[in-house]
Amino acid sequence: MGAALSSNSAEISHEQGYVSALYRRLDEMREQSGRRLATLLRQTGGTPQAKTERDSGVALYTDQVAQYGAVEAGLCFGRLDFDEGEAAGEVAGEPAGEAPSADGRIAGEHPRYIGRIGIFDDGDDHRSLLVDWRAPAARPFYLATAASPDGVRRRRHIRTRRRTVVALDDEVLDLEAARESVHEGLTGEAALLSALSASRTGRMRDIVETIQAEQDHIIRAPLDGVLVVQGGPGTGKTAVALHRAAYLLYTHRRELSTRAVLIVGPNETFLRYISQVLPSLAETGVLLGTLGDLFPGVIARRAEPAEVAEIKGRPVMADVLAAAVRDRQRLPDEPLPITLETAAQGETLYLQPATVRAARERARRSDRPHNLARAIFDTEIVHALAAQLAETIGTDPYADDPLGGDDAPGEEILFDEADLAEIRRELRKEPEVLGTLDWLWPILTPQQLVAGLFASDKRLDAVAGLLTDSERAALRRDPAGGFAPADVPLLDEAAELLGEDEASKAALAERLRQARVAYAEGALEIARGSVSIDAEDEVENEILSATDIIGASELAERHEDGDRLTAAQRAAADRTWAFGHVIVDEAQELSPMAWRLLMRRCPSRSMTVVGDVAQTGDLAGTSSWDGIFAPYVADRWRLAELKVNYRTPAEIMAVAAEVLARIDPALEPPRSVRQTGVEPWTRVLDAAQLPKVVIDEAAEVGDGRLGVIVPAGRLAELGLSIAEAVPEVVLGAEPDLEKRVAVLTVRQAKGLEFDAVVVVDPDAIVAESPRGQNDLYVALTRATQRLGILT
Ligand SMILES: Nc1ncnc2c1ncn2[C@@H]1O[C@H](COP(=O)(O)OP(=O)(O)OP(=O)(O)O)[C@@H](O)[C@H]1O
Repeated sequence: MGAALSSNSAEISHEQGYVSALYRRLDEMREQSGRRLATLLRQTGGTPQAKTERDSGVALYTDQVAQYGAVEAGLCFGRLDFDEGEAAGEVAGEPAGEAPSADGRIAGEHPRYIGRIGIFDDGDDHRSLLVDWRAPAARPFYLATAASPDGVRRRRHIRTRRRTVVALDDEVLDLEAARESVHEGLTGEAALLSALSASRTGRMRDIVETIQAEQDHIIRAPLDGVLVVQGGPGTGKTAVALHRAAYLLYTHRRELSTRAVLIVGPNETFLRYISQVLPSLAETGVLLGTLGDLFPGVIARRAEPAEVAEIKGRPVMADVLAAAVRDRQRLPDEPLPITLETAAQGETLYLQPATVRAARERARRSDRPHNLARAIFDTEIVHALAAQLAETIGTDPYADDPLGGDDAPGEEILFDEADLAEIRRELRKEPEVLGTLDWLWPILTPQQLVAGLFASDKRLDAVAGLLTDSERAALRRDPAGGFAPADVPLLDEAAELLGEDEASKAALAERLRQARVAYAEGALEIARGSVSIDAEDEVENEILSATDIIGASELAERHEDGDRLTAAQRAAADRTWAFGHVIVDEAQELSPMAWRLLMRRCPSRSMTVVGDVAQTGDLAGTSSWDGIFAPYVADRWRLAELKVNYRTPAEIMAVAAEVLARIDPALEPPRSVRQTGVEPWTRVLDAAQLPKVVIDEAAEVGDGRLGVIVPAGRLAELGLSIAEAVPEVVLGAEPDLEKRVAVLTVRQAKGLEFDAVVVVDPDAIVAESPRGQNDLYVALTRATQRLGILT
């Protein structure tokens, strides 16, 4: 395949004409949607049907305006020309774009333009001017090769800066040229290498312009089933996972827009790093979160030792929690006195241990979750107490006493069923009865169960058969300080054991209300932002006046039914939400308990799981995929492998490969796609010189980013010494990666990349964890250009 940079100015100006026409059309579309959104926002009242239609319209146009804004950069990036009479992959409703004439009108031959969204001619025939990269008609752009051209004669990458075409890279798909090519197998080599060599910004970019064939197959794999993508560092697993989300939402829109897609990433820093990729792919049906975010209402950020998190991740914790719930279902050693206030003032009843035991058995046998089984327990106890009371007040204690009172010789008072029912009703209002029931079978929130277990030696002793003394001691902690990410699967497990009662439903309703207000604020913000730079004043005024007259809470009230929230917004508030698809990044780090939670969120088992078992750092993580999925889908999961490293140049990968061999000699490092000619350097660490080394390395990458990766135990010490000497440095739990220099631990650097990386004290990194070699491997593979090691 021959690649050539076409600098032919006539060609560039020809493409400029087409691209400018596309931007004009995009402006029109954005203004039209903004205007319609403003009109709907101004309307009030009407029939319920009119209201529903209006709310759907608001959701639709809000999405559209956001989408049109997000595709501004690089709207059109490709063009396919076909052999005469052929147009591969063309589908009904998506005819090829046509070259514009000088006035921007479409005429002449039939090239197909590829871009970030689909754009159609406004005219009667609605011809396709731009094919969405996810459409079947765009596929040859990623897959056609000289050996299998699929009718494609020429593939052209169109490079733009803002709205200006700056360069064209052409590949002519003919076999002769392909034989001479150095990098056979790469698609759009020039555009790819240019993207890979570009300076990093601290934000991940989309790769729609240069998706490679092996990646395209994964992105477009069928929706159903579990797909595991195993790949070494830099093979594009994260990029592929995100583009797959965008592809699935486009292709299975109806199904997934009502159920949403969940993407789970390893930490907050990573989520910020990838958060811009999806909006620029213009997708809103996606919920991004870390494991710590997956229990609505809890923000789990507590730090805890890796060894403790590992214990919490073990499958036995499901049994531990079940035992902890049973432990809360109390059995008194002695009869419990209950003094009545209203039903029979001053009377004292005695609740026998045997009665409680029988009620507990009955409630447990119902197989209902704890909070829901309480009703059965209550009924049993109240029945027993009512019978006791009836007996007490129904039998005159002086009946046989010749000196008895006025009513002697008395008769037994007989209660019929209606009387007994009345007594039971009365008893249910008695404060001491209620207090006793609460003590015997307390209604619990998941938070109370989990925090209560770890806060008490006594409660932990109740699970002694399942955990050793030292494991229980490790779990013991003060409830102040909140929850840790490893507690979230436990909270979820606890919620299952406790069941969804009225209180959980009320909490959900409140979270949905808050989500509606946030959504309404977003819609108003988008309406304001929809005014294009070139919009006439009139349009601007129209939109702004609409956003002035309605506030977020008013708009939220209009949506009281909750229907207008996107599925992703509703899913964020609802623990029991079943997602249409779940994507897990850095999946090797998840514990068995975390997988239990994710499987609950995805009953359809439609999942994409990406990771690298050689990079596992968490003690609770996995070193093989088999064990994870067997309990859920047996062997019905598919494995795809990515073998090309797009990030790390060959010179750096050679150093990392030595560490990989120490992890497992059978593992093969991914093959680097490029060389830089810059060898990694190694020097002895002189702490006093560290700031200077950092300054020098940062200077080497100009506008790019430098990551300094240090042992966790030395983060504070080394970070401070660097921060004192280097401006624009960030360190801390959630570093702002847009700053030029970041000092990080391996854990924080996971999934990220920098133009240059300095790894400090590798021996200490290895020594810090039983998975220290894996950590070092991660640290060494974060650089796109330069690597330095201070030993
Ligand atoms: N087809 C592509 N075109 C352009 N850039 C690409 C392509 N594939 C991957 N990249 C780039 O390579 C880099 C590594 O990708 P990514 O972070 O997705 O890899 P990864 O497999 O998740 O790595 P790790 O396991 O180390 O976290 C990113 O900068 C990404 O944008």
